[in-house]
Amino acid sequence: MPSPAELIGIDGNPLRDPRDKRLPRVAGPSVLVLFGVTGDLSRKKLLPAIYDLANRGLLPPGFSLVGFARRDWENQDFRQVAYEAVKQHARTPFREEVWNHLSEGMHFVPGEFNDPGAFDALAMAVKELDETRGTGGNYAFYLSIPPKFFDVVVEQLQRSGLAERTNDSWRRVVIEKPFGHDLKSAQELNNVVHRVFPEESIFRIDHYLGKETVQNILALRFANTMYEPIWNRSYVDHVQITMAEDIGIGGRAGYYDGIGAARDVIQNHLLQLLALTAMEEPVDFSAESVRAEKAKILSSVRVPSDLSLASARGQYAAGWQGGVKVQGYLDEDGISPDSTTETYAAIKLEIDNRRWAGVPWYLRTGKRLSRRATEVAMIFQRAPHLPFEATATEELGQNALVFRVQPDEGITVRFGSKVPGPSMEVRDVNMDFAYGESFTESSPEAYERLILDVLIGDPPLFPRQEEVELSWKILDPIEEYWATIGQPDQYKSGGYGPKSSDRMMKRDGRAWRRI
Ligand SMILES: NC(=O)C1=CN([C@@H]2O[C@H](COP(=O)(O)OP(=O)(O)OC[C@H]3O[C@@H](n4cnc5c(N)ncnc54)[C@H](OP(=O)(O)O)[C@@H]3O)[C@@H](O)[C@H]2O)C=CC1
Ligand SMILES: O=C1O[C@H](COP(=O)(O)O)[C@@H](O)[C@H](O)[C@H]1O
Repeated sequence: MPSPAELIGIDGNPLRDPRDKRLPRVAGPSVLVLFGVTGDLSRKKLLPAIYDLANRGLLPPGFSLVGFARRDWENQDFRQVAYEAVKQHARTPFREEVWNHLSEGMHFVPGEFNDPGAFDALAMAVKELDETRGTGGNYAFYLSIPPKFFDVVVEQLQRSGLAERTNDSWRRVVIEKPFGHDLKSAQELNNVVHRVFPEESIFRIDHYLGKETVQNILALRFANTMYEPIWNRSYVDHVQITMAEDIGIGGRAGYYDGIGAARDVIQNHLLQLLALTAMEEPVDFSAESVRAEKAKILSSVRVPSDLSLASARGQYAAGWQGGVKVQGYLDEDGISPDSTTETYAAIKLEIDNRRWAGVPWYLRTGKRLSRRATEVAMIFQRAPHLPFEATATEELGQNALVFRVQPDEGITVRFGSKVPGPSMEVRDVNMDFAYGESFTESSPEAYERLILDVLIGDPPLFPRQEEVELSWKILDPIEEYWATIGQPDQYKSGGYGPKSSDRMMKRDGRAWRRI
């Protein structure tokens, strides 16, 4: 028999045996306070994800959502905006009864982050929910706000007493990315957050870790035997990690300008993808073990000394996207005409350990590229000898194993195959695994998974501070170098990125995969 302490495992519910994996993971009584509820992320992702969780029966009956932003809104206005967001962006079908139940627990507190009075009002609102909806004093504070306010809001939570937990309740804080602007500011922010919340209550979010296909990197590597023997410098020629977007910055000029592509997604999403692909097998799937292996890899990453050869950056110019003429970055609303912020970044990294020594890892990301595609591609070395006539293998590329993170989720293996016919001609073919063909369950959105993990208190999919700092240590010298070269190279919207990025690959005798 498990001990009583073991039984209070999942969701703090003593009636559930944590060993019974067949039971769905369901959140316990709680309030989610969403700061920045009127913002882009909340509207497109967070509110729909909360609805999807409710629709899947993963939220408790008294679950309450409190929105906080500067609008002069009543609860009804908030519910209406949330309704539209859900209708437009939710993954699961709209069900009136689910929505009605969820929206009864939705409240809005208007306020400015610098106003202590607004946080006092918030404290009163959540206490009232404890009384009226049985939320048990369990609060998760989600900071979906401009990063410059992370510390301000955390300090307000302390001052207002909202961060203070009692013995039988919990308080958690979710901090969006980027966590800091560089190593120093990330450490300063961490000090502020740590003065208020203990480490186990801090959830630094990187939504890529909530994606099914990203978690599948670990499943493919560690649940199978056939890949491990070739997962190293003896077989892998190089690795390409691509996050291409077809969208521009939209209405996010205030956030994006001065941050740029590398801070926006390389420091977090792309380096996390690198860590998951390169790391050693963790002892188990606990937060501690997974995070420790990722940190080990990130601390082995080496930035090449000559960044003029090993990096490229670009800024989108006007062009055509999906048949529509679009303007360049410098003409976007809210962008200064002489901004040097990059909307495309590519870097080459190396990993100094026995498994990966000498294997280059190329990372690239960009906005307004020809299409949306995120993938991790392991490109294997060429066969040491081909016993065919040279003409038979003219079209043969290198073997590749590609994790298609999005939008067409799956895994592709590319290899050479004989072309049917009388001669021995060998050509590349693809063998595909597609989620839709193999599973009946559809993939939850990343934020569904991560919000549920926060409410349950399950941290493995959240990077810890060490990973955040190690990632900044990788990026800081690159940003410093880029600061000395001024204007990024222009590239046409709807294209493949700046020529300098292709030249970076060409110098190494390689080419980017077509997106
Ligand atoms: N948008 C995206 O695709 C992604 C965003 N993120 C991260 O999520 C966070 C939010 O991004 P996003 O939604 O795009 O940002 P937005 O600029 O769209 O939203 C910011 C929110 O913060 C509120 N806000 C701003 N200043 C104040 C203030 N002084 N007092 C009170 N409320 C304020 C705004 O409310 P109002 O103006 O109504 O008062 C708004 O609700 C950022 O950290 C970003 O890096 C992460 C991944 C993707
Ligand atoms: O974190 C961010 O991610 C989005 C892209 O997210 P995805 O899940 O659609 O790949 C990106 O547009 C945004 O600039 C960035 O902040």
